[in-house]
Amino acid sequence: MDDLRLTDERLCVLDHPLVEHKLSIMRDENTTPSQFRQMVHEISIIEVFEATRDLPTEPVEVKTPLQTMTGKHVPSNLLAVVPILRAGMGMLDGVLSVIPSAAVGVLGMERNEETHQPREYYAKMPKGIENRSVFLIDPMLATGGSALAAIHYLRKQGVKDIRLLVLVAAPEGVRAVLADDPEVRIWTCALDEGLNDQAYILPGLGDAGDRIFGTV
Ligand SMILES: O=P(O)(O)OC[C@H]1O[C@H](OP(=O)(O)OP(=O)(O)O)[C@H](O)[C@@H]1O
Ligand SMILES: O=c1cc[nH]c(=O)[nH]1
Ligand SMILES: [Mg+2]
Repeated sequence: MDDLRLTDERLCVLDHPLVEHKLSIMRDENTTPSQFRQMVHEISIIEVFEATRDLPTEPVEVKTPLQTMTGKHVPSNLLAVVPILRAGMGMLDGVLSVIPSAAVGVLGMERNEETHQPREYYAKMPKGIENRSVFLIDPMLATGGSALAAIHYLRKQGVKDIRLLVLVAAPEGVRAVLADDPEVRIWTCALDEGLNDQAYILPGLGDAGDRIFGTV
């Protein structure tokens, strides 16, 4: 099997000791919801730094205590964040702490436990989202069904730049998303081994939504 990391330039697997450290805490079955939420928050901040490397900047005149210089600003009205409910909410605060000018849309998706097909149950987007780069956030990319439904929704709204940020991805989901959409880019903190019979990621971390919200 080819190594997705090497063959697809639209996939970025974060390679950082702090990311691996935090992910290992998240994967541990003994980690409490409160610790789990904290790790999701911290790791999302690191990930969004990677996913914003190529943002455009504009010059801005800054007066330091010593002299005037030309600094750089990221223009406002450029970005939007769209968490996929529920689990994507766990990443939202961290992402917004780094890009506070981003507008927020939310998309409710629920995977059917038997068929593994996603069902959209809520959508509310900011006006003008089609003119923004959209950070679509969800901790888990398993079969890719939920992410693809979200990407289809955003393309229908006219969004051109979609950046999918996940924390743990299965190769099956990455392949499905990249094959379906020719433009989307994916960032993940880990590329795991694959899926089990219930389409859960192995080794994974279990059900991210349940672990964030303490519903198990
Ligand atoms: O790639 P897929 O096979 O579609 O699986 C991944 C989806 O499953 C989980 O959500 P879930 O349906 O459990 O909803 P939740 O966030 O409310 O728990 C996860 O947060 C993703 O949205
Ligand atoms: O492993 C998985 C797969 C889907 N959703 C999750 O939360 N975890
Ligand atoms: Mg869930």
